[in-house]
Amino acid sequence: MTDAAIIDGKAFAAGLRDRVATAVAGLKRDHGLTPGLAVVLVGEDPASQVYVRNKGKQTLEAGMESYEFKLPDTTSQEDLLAKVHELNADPKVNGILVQLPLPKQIDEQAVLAAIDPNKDVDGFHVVNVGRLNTGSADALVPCTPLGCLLLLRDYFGGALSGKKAVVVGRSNIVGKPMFNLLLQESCTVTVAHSRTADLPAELGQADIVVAAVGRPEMVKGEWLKPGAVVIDVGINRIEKPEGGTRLVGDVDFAGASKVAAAITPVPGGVGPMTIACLLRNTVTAACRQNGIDEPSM
Ligand SMILES: Nc1nc2c(c(=O)[nH]1)N[C@@H](CN(C=O)c1ccc(C(=O)N[C@@H](CCC(=O)O)C(=O)O)cc1)CN2
Repeated sequence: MTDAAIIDGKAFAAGLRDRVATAVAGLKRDHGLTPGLAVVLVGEDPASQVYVRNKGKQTLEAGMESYEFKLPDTTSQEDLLAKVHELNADPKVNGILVQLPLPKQIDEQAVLAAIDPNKDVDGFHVVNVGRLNTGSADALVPCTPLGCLLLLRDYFGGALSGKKAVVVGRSNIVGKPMFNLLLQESCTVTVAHSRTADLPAELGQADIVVAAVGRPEMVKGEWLKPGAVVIDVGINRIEKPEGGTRLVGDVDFAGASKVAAAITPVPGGVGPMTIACLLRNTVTAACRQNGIDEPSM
């Protein structure tokens, strides 16, 4: 097998952001509606600061309104909930996102549960989890798994039905929604995790592998079915032998590239899709809140 094709998430995300910007221009022109996204950051985690800055910048570039709230690391749960309630009530705000992780004193589930489900552009509220699980068209879908799905649909030209997919990882943010999205595409889906008895045997059957375990280069090339399509959700910073650090995914990229038909790189694969899908979800939420047909994006 020759080296796998690279699924260029960075380029796909740029195209999606352009389509979102076109949709926003149409909403302004035809309905006088400018979607607004509020992002709340609690604390000073350096990676979260970068993600939040990029969210604000890309929101503005798409022609939407961006509202950014930076709260100190010592913020109480009560104060954060008050901010969420304020944003729920603000008609200018169509989408609300609280950046994760949150400081220890705050109950993440309580905060996510306080967000108006129709403004929950992260898709983490139990109402949206339930909507996705039951196949409701009203679901707001978590951004990272939605990004993975868009890349897969694009690669397969929409023909995902009947494919065998293995999702490695069972988190609420990626693994479980990914399972539901692939099932809705009529894939046969297995969710593997830390207690899976024989991961190589599971992966050896898979036409599609979505790796989201958070363990650097855990999935080995020799475990894959030749010709598999590999979506690597992991973003892990590791030490280089010569000093300094580099980013790697949850898949051993060099080994997997020799076996797979196509693979997403890290960086430049799934990561950029997360914010592009956040913008898409904000437009979707704004349209639904205003009874406007959702533009194709
Ligand atoms: N409320 C949320 N919190 C978090 C989410 C989320 O979807 N909602 N996801 C992650 C962080 N995240 C966005 O918030 C995010 C992660 C990675 C990227 C990205 O573009 N990664 C680049 C590499 C970046 C680097 O150099 O470090 C890539 O993979 O190419 C964007 C957004 C956790 N929190």
